[in-house]
Amino acid sequence: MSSSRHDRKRHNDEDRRDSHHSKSRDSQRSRDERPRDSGRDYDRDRKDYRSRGDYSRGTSEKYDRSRRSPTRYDRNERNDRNDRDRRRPDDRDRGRDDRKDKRRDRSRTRSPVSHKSSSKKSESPKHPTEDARLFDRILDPNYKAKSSTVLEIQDVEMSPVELKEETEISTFTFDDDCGPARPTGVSVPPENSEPVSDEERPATPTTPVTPDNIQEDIDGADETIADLNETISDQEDAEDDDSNKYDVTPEPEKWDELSDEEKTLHKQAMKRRKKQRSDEAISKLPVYYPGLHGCQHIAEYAILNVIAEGTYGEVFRGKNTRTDEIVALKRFKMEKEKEGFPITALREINMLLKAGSHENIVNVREILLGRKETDVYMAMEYVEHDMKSLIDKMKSKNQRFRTGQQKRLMLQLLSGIEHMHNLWILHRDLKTSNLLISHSGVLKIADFGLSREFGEASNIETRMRLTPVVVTLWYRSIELLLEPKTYSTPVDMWSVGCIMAEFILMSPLFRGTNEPNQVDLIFQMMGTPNENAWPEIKELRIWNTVEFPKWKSGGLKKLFRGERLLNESGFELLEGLLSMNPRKRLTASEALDHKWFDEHPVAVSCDELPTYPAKSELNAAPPQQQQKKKNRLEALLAEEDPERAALLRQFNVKADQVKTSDFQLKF
Ligand SMILES: Nc1ncnc2c1ncn2[C@@H]1O[C@H](COP(=O)(O)OP(=O)(O)OP(=O)(O)O)[C@@H](O)[C@H]1O
Repeated sequence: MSSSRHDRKRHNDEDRRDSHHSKSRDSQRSRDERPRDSGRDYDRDRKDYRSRGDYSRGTSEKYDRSRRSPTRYDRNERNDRNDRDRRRPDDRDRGRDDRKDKRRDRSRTRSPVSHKSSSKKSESPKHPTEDARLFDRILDPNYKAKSSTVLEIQDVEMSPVELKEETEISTFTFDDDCGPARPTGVSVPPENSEPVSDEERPATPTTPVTPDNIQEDIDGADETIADLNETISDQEDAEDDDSNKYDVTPEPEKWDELSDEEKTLHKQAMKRRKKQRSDEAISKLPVYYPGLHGCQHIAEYAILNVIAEGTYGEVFRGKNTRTDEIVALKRFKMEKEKEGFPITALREINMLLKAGSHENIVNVREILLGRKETDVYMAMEYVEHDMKSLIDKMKSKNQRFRTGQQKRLMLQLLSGIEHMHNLWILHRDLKTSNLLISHSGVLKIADFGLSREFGEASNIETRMRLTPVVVTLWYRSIELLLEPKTYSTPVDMWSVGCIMAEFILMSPLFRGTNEPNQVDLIFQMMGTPNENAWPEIKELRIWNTVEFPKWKSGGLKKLFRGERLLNESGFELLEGLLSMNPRKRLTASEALDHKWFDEHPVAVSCDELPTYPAKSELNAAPPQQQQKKKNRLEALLAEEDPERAALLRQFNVKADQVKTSDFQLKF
């Protein structure tokens, strides 16, 4: 097929699927996209392919039958990738300096992946009850109703990471694992400095001042003064050091004599000082320790708008009334829970608290309680876009990521995954809609609702309880589709391969309509695997009972090399991530070291990644307008009572949060 014909066909297919998929930002998200619904999907899917008369019908029916007649397992369980994880190619170009540093850092952290290499291979015991349970799941028409409970029970596992001692937790401070994060840019006092007594600590505005009575009638305020209003007492700031002339803001009458460049430099200096003052004021607020005082109330946040409604919760955009920080608030759905707090929510909170300190993983700020005891919210850092929406937006404008942009996205994704896997966390639901990206181009992995910790390979008993029904269908690895007894980090790496292909194609690589169809699509593209190249495939239930047609490999190469979408080394990386044999699949660390990242064009900086106005921010007031209004109010306040204005700034209380007529600070 010629490339243009190929393109057309591909795009037609994509469009059909896209129209089906376009409601994906909310609760109407395609059912095929939801691993959690797979019980229901599976029933529906079986109907679908029974009605089809093509080749895949034969395969699908066999596939289906195989699920009804599970064979018993008594082979070795060896899902660990011990030997391969240890090896590092000697001849690899070691890359740029910063990546070398990263490798050094990584080698200091003991990776569970390399850790696994010391584990002994063990014989797997027989598990008739496991099989029976799976058998029940397939045959029971009411399984969906019970599935969540069943899956949760299957999934319970002890953490391989030690918990902290209670005594350690009682002494935490800023930046401890369990303490609040120090605002950036605030200097840490030397260890031997005198502690600040309660009397010396500046008073905190206990009641957030509401913007009820904002004085609107201020249009006559002098614009020049308004532009300068942020500079009040800047002179005081600069008294100690007059070496830099931008440390002192000129008098209003001298302002007009300045050149445009000087004005810009002055404004930048003002901004810096303002940020510093704000950070200092926030750092002086009494620290709130959830461990000691319990969770805060949701009333501490003003809800700005709804961002999305997912399977397990609604997500809002909110503002912390103490610090003005904009956050995403995820409200966990508890309505259907009969057995207390949902385990998926507990897992998500637990995993994010563990892993969220990494730049490429969404960071949790705190857990909040709502009005009812069943209202539980998680406050996370707010990230403006998700990758799926960004890709859709770009696609609608006929745009693609440049190679340097693809590399930056992949480096960030792999770096977050490497961190997670080093902490023994499997994500199990990686897909573009669960990757967030900020206005400044920082990619963050989100939605840890299906994540869980995994154990060492030696602990086969525990690992066997992992449910195979995880990961959204299009991103689900081939071993998961063929029903393994146990699996590990390679399932996430397969999803990473699918995501890399999506960054290049601007649409998902394998768009199966059901599980058998997904397997068909993968085999057609990658070639049907054989037992020489992947000996352990014999241990997968579906492989043992279905006779798959023998597809030749080469489809992936034809698509990416034939169409020149990737160069040779880029294709090598993609192929390594999509290796059929999970033992041969690249780990996150190996992928990060791949030579593709060292070749020209190198990864662009984050701020060179594309951004669009986020849907989630659309009903926020335009920032410029807000800023002007605030400037005028601050100018008025400063004129009326400079002392109070200075205090206001110290406590980061914005002028538009106070009543200008009867403003009182509490001491
Ligand atoms: N920190 C955040 N900042 C901004 N938006 C976010 C954030 N976290 C989540 N969202 C938005 O909310 C949507 C749903 O969030 P999330 O995926 O965590 O919920 P879920 O109930 O697990 O959804 P799903 O149905 O995809 O499993 C995301 O696709 C994203 O658009």
